[in-house]
Amino acid sequence: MLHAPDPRAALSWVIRDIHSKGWATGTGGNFSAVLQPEPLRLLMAPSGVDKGLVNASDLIEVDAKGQVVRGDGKASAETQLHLAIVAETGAGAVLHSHSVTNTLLSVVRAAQGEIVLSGYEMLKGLQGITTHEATVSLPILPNSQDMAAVAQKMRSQLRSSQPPYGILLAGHGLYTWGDNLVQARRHLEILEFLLEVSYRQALLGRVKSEE
Ligand SMILES: CSCCC(=O)C(=O)COP(=O)(O)O
Ligand SMILES: [Zn+2]
Repeated sequence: MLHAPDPRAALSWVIRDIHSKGWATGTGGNFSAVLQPEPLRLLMAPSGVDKGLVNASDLIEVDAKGQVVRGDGKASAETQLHLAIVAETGAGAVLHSHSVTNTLLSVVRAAQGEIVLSGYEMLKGLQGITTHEATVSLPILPNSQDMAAVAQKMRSQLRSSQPPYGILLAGHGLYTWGDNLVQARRHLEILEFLLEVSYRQALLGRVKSEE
Protein backbone atom coordinates (compact mmCIF):
# COMPACT_ATOMS: atom_id res chain seq x y z
CA MET A 1 0.00 0.00 0.00
CA LEU A 2 2.92 2.35 0.77
CA HIS A 3 4.09 2.07 -2.85
CA ALA A 4 0.55 2.52 -4.20
CA PRO A 5 0.50 4.76 -7.29
CA ASP A 6 -2.35 6.70 -5.66
CA PRO A 7 -0.83 9.22 -3.20
CA ARG A 8 -4.13 9.34 -1.27
CA ALA A 9 -4.09 5.58 -0.71
CA ALA A 10 -0.42 5.70 0.31
CA LEU A 11 -0.71 8.64 2.75
CA SER A 12 -3.91 7.39 4.40
CA TRP A 13 -2.30 3.94 4.89
CA VAL A 14 0.81 5.56 6.45
CA ILE A 15 -1.36 7.61 8.83
CA ARG A 16 -3.30 4.54 9.99
CA ASP A 17 -0.06 2.57 10.34
CA ILE A 18 1.53 5.29 12.51
CA HIS A 19 -1.65 5.37 14.62
CA SER A 20 -1.53 1.57 15.02
CA LYS A 21 2.00 1.86 16.42
CA GLY A 22 0.74 4.19 19.15
CA TRP A 23 2.57 7.21 17.75
CA ALA A 24 -0.54 9.26 16.86
CA THR A 25 -3.16 8.29 19.40
CA GLY A 26 -6.65 9.75 18.98
CA THR A 27 -6.40 12.93 16.94
CA GLY A 28 -2.69 13.41 17.72
CA GLY A 29 -0.15 13.99 14.94
CA ASN A 30 -0.45 15.30 11.41
CA PHE A 31 0.99 14.20 8.12
CA SER A 32 1.51 15.65 4.66
CA ALA A 33 2.75 14.67 1.21
CA VAL A 34 3.58 17.04 -1.63
CA LEU A 35 1.19 16.39 -4.52
CA GLN A 36 2.77 19.02 -6.75
CA PRO A 37 5.50 21.62 -6.08
CA GLU A 38 4.29 24.49 -8.26
CA PRO A 39 1.80 25.75 -7.36
CA LEU A 40 2.31 23.86 -4.13
CA ARG A 41 -0.35 21.34 -3.20
CA LEU A 42 -0.05 19.41 0.06
CA LEU A 43 -2.17 16.37 0.77
CA MET A 44 -3.10 16.21 4.48
CA ALA A 45 -5.62 14.82 6.92
CA PRO A 46 -8.16 17.44 8.00
CA SER A 47 -7.72 18.85 11.50
CA GLY A 48 -9.17 16.98 14.45
CA VAL A 49 -9.81 13.60 12.85
CA ASP A 50 -9.01 10.29 14.53
CA LYS A 51 -5.79 9.24 12.86
CA GLY A 52 -6.79 5.58 13.06
CA LEU A 53 -9.82 6.18 10.86
CA VAL A 54 -8.43 8.25 7.98
CA ASN A 55 -9.41 7.03 4.51
CA ALA A 56 -8.06 8.17 1.15
CA SER A 57 -11.23 10.16 0.40
CA ASP A 58 -10.98 12.04 3.73
CA LEU A 59 -7.72 13.76 2.77
CA ILE A 60 -7.72 17.45 1.90
CA GLU A 61 -5.45 19.47 -0.38
CA VAL A 62 -3.95 22.73 0.88
CA ASP A 63 -2.02 25.45 -0.93
CA ALA A 64 1.19 27.31 -0.02
CA LYS A 65 -0.80 29.61 2.31
CA GLY A 66 -2.37 26.70 4.16
CA GLN A 67 -5.80 27.25 2.60
CA VAL A 68 -7.94 24.21 1.81
CA VAL A 69 -8.37 24.01 -1.97
CA ARG A 70 -9.99 20.58 -2.19
CA GLY A 71 -11.91 18.31 0.16
CA ASP A 72 -13.96 18.72 3.32
CA GLY A 73 -12.72 19.94 6.67
CA LYS A 74 -10.33 22.43 8.21
CA ALA A 75 -6.58 22.55 7.72
CA SER A 76 -4.52 21.82 10.84
CA ALA A 77 -3.05 24.82 12.68
CA GLU A 78 0.24 22.94 12.31
CA THR A 79 0.04 23.18 8.51
CA GLN A 80 2.34 26.20 8.87
CA LEU A 81 5.03 23.92 10.26
CA HIS A 82 4.65 21.47 7.36
CA LEU A 83 4.88 24.37 4.90
CA ALA A 84 8.02 25.73 6.59
CA ILE A 85 9.72 22.31 6.48
CA VAL A 86 8.80 21.74 2.81
CA ALA A 87 10.03 25.24 1.88
CA GLU A 88 13.36 24.92 3.72
CA THR A 89 14.24 21.28 2.96
CA GLY A 90 12.47 20.50 -0.32
CA ALA A 91 10.87 17.53 1.48
CA GLY A 92 8.27 15.47 -0.37
CA ALA A 93 6.56 14.38 2.86
CA VAL A 94 6.44 15.57 6.49
CA LEU A 95 5.34 13.33 9.37
CA HIS A 96 4.53 14.53 12.90
CA SER A 97 4.12 11.96 15.68
CA HIS A 98 2.96 12.15 19.31
CA SER A 99 4.53 9.01 20.81
CA VAL A 100 4.73 8.58 24.58
CA THR A 101 8.53 8.42 24.29
CA ASN A 102 8.99 11.57 22.22
CA THR A 103 6.53 13.48 24.43
CA LEU A 104 8.33 12.43 27.61
CA LEU A 105 11.95 12.76 26.42
CA SER A 106 11.33 16.15 24.81
CA VAL A 107 10.18 17.47 28.21
CA VAL A 108 12.87 15.82 30.30
CA ARG A 109 15.64 17.05 27.95
CA ALA A 110 14.08 20.44 27.12
CA ALA A 111 16.65 22.34 29.19
CA GLN A 112 19.50 20.85 27.09
CA GLY A 113 17.79 22.06 23.91
CA GLU A 114 18.57 18.84 22.02
CA ILE A 115 18.67 15.08 22.14
CA VAL A 116 21.90 13.57 20.85
CA LEU A 117 21.81 10.12 19.24
CA SER A 118 25.24 8.59 18.74
CA GLY A 119 26.92 5.26 18.04
CA TYR A 120 23.90 3.20 16.99
CA GLU A 121 23.72 0.94 13.93
CA MET A 122 20.13 2.11 13.35
CA LEU A 123 21.42 5.63 12.56
CA LYS A 124 22.24 4.16 9.13
CA GLY A 125 18.49 4.19 8.41
CA LEU A 126 18.75 7.97 8.09
CA GLN A 127 19.48 9.19 4.55
CA GLY A 128 23.20 9.77 3.96
CA ILE A 129 24.48 8.07 7.13
CA THR A 130 26.73 5.10 6.37
CA THR A 131 28.32 4.25 9.72
CA HIS A 132 27.21 3.69 13.30
CA GLU A 133 30.00 6.12 14.26
CA ALA A 134 27.70 9.03 13.58
CA THR A 135 26.09 11.64 15.80
CA VAL A 136 22.68 13.12 15.14
CA SER A 137 21.19 15.98 17.13
CA LEU A 138 17.45 16.52 17.34
CA PRO A 139 16.81 20.14 18.43
CA ILE A 140 14.06 20.65 21.02
CA LEU A 141 12.00 23.82 20.59
CA PRO A 142 9.57 25.08 23.21
CA ASN A 143 5.97 24.18 22.46
CA SER A 144 3.58 27.04 21.69
CA GLN A 145 0.16 27.65 20.15
CA ASP A 146 1.74 30.50 18.17
CA MET A 147 2.45 28.44 15.06
CA ALA A 148 3.97 31.37 13.13
CA ALA A 149 6.58 31.76 15.89
CA VAL A 150 7.28 28.00 15.99
CA ALA A 151 7.57 27.92 12.18
CA GLN A 152 10.12 30.74 12.32
CA LYS A 153 12.22 28.88 14.91
CA MET A 154 12.03 25.74 12.80
CA ARG A 155 13.17 27.67 9.74
CA SER A 156 16.28 28.91 11.52
CA GLN A 157 17.14 25.35 12.66
CA LEU A 158 16.69 24.11 9.09
CA ARG A 159 18.98 26.84 7.71
CA SER A 160 21.89 25.76 9.91
CA SER A 161 25.04 24.35 8.29
CA GLN A 162 24.05 20.86 9.48
CA PRO A 163 20.27 20.72 9.16
CA PRO A 164 18.66 18.16 11.51
CA TYR A 165 16.78 14.98 10.52
CA GLY A 166 13.98 15.91 12.90
CA ILE A 167 12.81 18.56 15.34
CA LEU A 168 11.11 17.99 18.70
CA LEU A 169 8.55 20.30 20.27
CA ALA A 170 8.80 19.98 24.06
CA GLY A 171 5.94 17.98 25.55
CA HIS A 172 4.30 17.81 22.15
CA GLY A 173 5.96 15.62 19.53
CA LEU A 174 8.42 14.98 16.73
CA TYR A 175 8.57 16.38 13.20
CA THR A 176 10.56 14.54 10.57
CA TRP A 177 10.52 14.45 6.78
CA GLY A 178 12.04 12.89 3.69
CA ASP A 179 12.43 13.32 -0.05
CA ASN A 180 9.29 11.22 -0.42
CA LEU A 181 6.73 9.42 1.75
CA VAL A 182 8.74 6.17 1.89
CA GLN A 183 11.86 7.98 3.13
CA ALA A 184 9.90 10.14 5.59
CA ARG A 185 8.24 7.04 7.07
CA ARG A 186 11.64 5.34 7.41
CA HIS A 187 13.04 8.42 9.17
CA LEU A 188 10.09 8.44 11.56
CA GLU A 189 10.53 4.75 12.40
CA ILE A 190 14.30 5.13 12.89
CA LEU A 191 14.00 8.24 15.08
CA GLU A 192 11.19 6.75 17.18
CA PHE A 193 13.34 3.61 17.65
CA LEU A 194 16.40 5.65 18.67
CA LEU A 195 14.37 7.86 21.04
CA GLU A 196 12.98 4.71 22.68
CA VAL A 197 16.53 3.34 23.05
CA SER A 198 17.67 6.65 24.53
CA TYR A 199 14.77 6.61 27.01
CA ARG A 200 15.41 3.01 28.09
CA GLN A 201 19.15 3.67 28.34
CA ALA A 202 18.45 6.58 30.71
CA LEU A 203 16.23 4.31 32.82
CA LEU A 204 18.91 1.63 32.89
CA GLY A 205 21.58 4.15 33.92
CA ARG A 206 19.31 5.29 36.72
CA VAL A 207 18.73 1.75 37.97
CA LYS A 208 22.47 1.00 37.81
CA SER A 209 23.50 4.13 39.71
CA GLU A 210 20.87 3.37 42.36
CA GLU A 211 22.29 -0.13 43.02
C1 LIG B 1 -4.75 15.93 20.63
S1 LIG B 1 -3.97 16.49 19.20
C2 LIG B 1 -3.60 18.22 19.47
C3 LIG B 1 -3.20 18.94 18.22
C4 LIG B 1 -1.91 18.40 17.67
O1 LIG B 1 -0.87 18.63 18.24
C5 LIG B 1 -1.87 17.58 16.48
O2 LIG B 1 -0.81 17.13 16.07
C6 LIG B 1 -3.09 17.25 15.70
O3 LIG B 1 -3.66 18.38 15.20
P1 LIG B 1 -4.63 18.36 13.94
O4 LIG B 1 -5.24 19.73 13.97
O5 LIG B 1 -3.77 18.12 12.74
O6 LIG B 1 -5.62 17.26 14.13
ZN1 LIG C 1 0.93 17.84 17.24
